[in-house]
Amino acid sequence: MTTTSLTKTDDHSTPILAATGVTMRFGGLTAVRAVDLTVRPGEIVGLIGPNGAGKTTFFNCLTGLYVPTEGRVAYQGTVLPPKPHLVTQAGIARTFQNIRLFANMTVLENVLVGRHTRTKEGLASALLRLPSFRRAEQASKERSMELLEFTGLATKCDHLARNLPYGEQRKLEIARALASEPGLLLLDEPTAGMNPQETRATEELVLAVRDQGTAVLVIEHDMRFIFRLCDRVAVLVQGEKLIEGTSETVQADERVIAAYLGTPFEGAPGSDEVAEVEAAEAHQHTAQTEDGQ
Ligand SMILES: Nc1ncnc2c1ncn2[C@@H]1O[C@H](COP(=O)(O)OP(=O)(O)OP(=O)(O)O)[C@@H](O)[C@H]1O
Repeated sequence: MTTTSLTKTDDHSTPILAATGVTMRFGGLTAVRAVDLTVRPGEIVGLIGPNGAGKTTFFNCLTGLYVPTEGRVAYQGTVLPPKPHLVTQAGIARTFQNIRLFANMTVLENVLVGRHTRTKEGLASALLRLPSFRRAEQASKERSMELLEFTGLATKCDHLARNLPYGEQRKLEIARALASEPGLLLLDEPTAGMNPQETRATEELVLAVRDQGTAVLVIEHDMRFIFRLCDRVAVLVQGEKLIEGTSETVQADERVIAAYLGTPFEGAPGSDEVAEVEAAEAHQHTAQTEDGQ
């Protein structure tokens, strides 16, 4: 697979991820507007925001599922072409908001699938089962088993993915994402639907992922999870980055509190539009009242 379409940037500090001016429009709707975000090696960064703020759309721009209307995404100083397989090959892996496992494959097979970007053997050697293919296959299995040990799923390697409890299915997604040996892991709502123990276990797992050298960018609605875990948190509201800082800074910011409680504040993204709609509604109400008199 070719990487010749990757181009070097002039960035000397070389964060692991640098998104610059990322904008995504769907027709007349601007879901993400001029968002800058960096993740540095060894960091866990959180991305939060109310429903519909543009978090998943931003993830989709980072991973090449969407071609941003404007802006660029660089991984370790190299601008990524918006093609999912090239993004994975460069070193970014992700999980999805809704579980996307191969339900009728075993736990081990699911992780092996995740290794395909790191397997060099071609179709011919696979079909002919050449010695080089068998060696590569064995190495892949060993690495996949290591990842299942790491995520606590090794004893279930032969189980069908669909038979795992919910919390373990989410762990398996993380194991499969790690199988591509990413430098950056993107997690989209990893604790959605989990009970408190499962959430706690996920927290431990994310810390372990970071400790073994993979930076993490995580979207999550569970604020306790985010503020306990993250070195830095960015807040999206109506597609724009409202604030970015430590958990303490973000938690104390009155604009963040207002965004979550739905109370508009001066200068908030979209506040002009909200004011216009409210004025139009008030005008219509007045007109209707007058008509009724
Ligand atoms: N493919 C699409 N086509 C048109 N509009 C879209 C598309 N994907 C997302 N949107 C819109 O973009 C906005 C942002 O959606 P997005 O799913 O990114 O928000 P989110 O912050 O991830 O929300 P949630 O926390 O509910 O998952 C929403 O108004 C959504 O309806």
